Amino acid sequence: MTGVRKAAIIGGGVIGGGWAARFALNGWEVRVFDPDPEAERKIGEVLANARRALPGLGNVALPEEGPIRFCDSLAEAVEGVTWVQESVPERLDLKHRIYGHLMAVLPEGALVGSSTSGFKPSELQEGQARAGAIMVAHPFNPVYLLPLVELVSSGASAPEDIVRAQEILRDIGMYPLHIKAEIDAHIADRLLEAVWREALWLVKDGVATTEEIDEAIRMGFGLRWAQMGLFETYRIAGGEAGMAHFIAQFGPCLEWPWTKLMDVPELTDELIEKIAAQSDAQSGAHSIRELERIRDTNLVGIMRRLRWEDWGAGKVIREGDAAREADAGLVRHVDDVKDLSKPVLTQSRAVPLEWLDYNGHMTESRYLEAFADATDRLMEMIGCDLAYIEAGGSYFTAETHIRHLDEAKAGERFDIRTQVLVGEGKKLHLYHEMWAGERLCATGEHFLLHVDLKTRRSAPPAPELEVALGKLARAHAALPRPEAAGKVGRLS
Ligand SMILES: NC(=O)C1=CN([C@@H]2O[C@H](COP(=O)(O)OP(=O)(O)OC[C@H]3O[C@@H](n4cnc5c(N)ncnc54)[C@H](O)[C@@H]3O)[C@@H](O)[C@H]2O)C=CC1
Ligand SMILES: C[N+](C)(C)CC(=O)CC(=O)[O-]
Repeated sequence: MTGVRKAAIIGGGVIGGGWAARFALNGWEVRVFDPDPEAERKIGEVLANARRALPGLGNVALPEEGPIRFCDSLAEAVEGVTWVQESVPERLDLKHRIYGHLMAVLPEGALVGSSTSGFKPSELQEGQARAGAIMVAHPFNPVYLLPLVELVSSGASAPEDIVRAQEILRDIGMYPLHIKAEIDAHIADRLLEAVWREALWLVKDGVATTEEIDEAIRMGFGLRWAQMGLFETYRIAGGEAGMAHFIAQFGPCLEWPWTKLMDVPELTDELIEKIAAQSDAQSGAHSIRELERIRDTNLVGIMRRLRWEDWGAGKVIREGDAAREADAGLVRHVDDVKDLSKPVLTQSRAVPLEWLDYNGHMTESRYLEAFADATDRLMEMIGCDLAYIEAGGSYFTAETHIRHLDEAKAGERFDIRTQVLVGEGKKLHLYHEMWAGERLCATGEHFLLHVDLKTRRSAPPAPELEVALGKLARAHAALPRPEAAGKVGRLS
């Protein structure tokens, strides 16, 4: 994205704090306006959780974190920004009042996204100067991890502004789903409201506790929804005959009294106390921040698996990785390496949450994963890419020696630089160094053999691969041989 990367967050509560973290961790300069004297502390805590979870979500480092400044006035907060995210409480009169002040100081060309869960953009725009600048940008908690943002526009917004809004939201790793029809609660909250109503009835009627309802979701259909949604899941449930058969079988149930959807349980004090007491019994052993960390760890695990599969939310993470590669200094071919006289950058990323162990640092098996990814990148750089492998040539690793020299923590950025010790004929001998800033955390020495995938035996590489590898190997031959190369180290 080109242009100024500076955003104002108006209202820094649960959602505004998540937005502040997402913008800052994606390199944006952030200004926050919130009269709550506790806002800075609260955002600091959200930011700490976000720093632990977000940087390691993808496989390519995020840009350097942008600064967050807390401002005393709306005017100060929006000075020079291109995006304003309003996240004040869900009251139309309050949002209107804020827009009234905002429009007087909003920089030319800046856009305003509202986090509103339910108001339509034309309701937000009523009576506002520059109404078209206001759109709904409805996120999902935790805003710093979940990609969906429902971007709802009214006819008042210029098409080019809608495109610009999408570009900005993509720049911070989000998936802007543009909804052209204005309805109360957009798409997702309309669906969530249906489930929420049913759950309230189930508790009120004494059918189930809050915990039993959560088990009914997280042990079953919740897991399906995370990766296939509703329609794709039910298509499979129709068996080989697919969706039409599913509807033929379950369509009649729609006439049966399966749902209480149109009735709303009255939120009496008694019902609220019942729900709150059950929720305390279910989850009260953990603080909210602890629950957030448990949630984030689980989400990162699920989303990184989806990234591996290039599926659903994982596709968005992959696209973000691809967009950041060049800025992180990563290249895909040896011809694009600027300086061949140094070990080449083969990884630039952060420690994912799922890589931690009981000692609170990156676990040993993940060092092999990180170095294996570095080897894969180097193979790709010399032309051993997927097309080459499909054509029948590849490398097999024959020997590995890893040294663990320093700790790496959740969310911590690291780079791997790779030196080719031998790159000749069938032989590929690599030496990786993993650096977290100035600290050398680990080294990995790997010996690989080029193979013919049909015979599964070692064989010489294709000539063009040999040329690319030779270029790197000749340049690295001038580098000093790493002291630890070829040694057993502390065991000896
Ligand atoms: N909590 C949730 O799960 C979600 C909420 N939303 C939406 O996000 C918006 C904010 O909700 P939450 O963050 O949950 O509320 P919240 O109550 O946690 O935060 C609201 C913040 O706005 C601040 N505020 C109040 N008046 C202000 C003013 N005049 N100027 C600047 N700041 C002011 C408050 O001090 C508070 O920090 C709402 O529109 C809500 O519908 C959207 C997605 C999910
Ligand atoms: C409960 N809620 C309506 C505020 C929920 C949302 O708007 C989105 C979410 O994060 O679930």
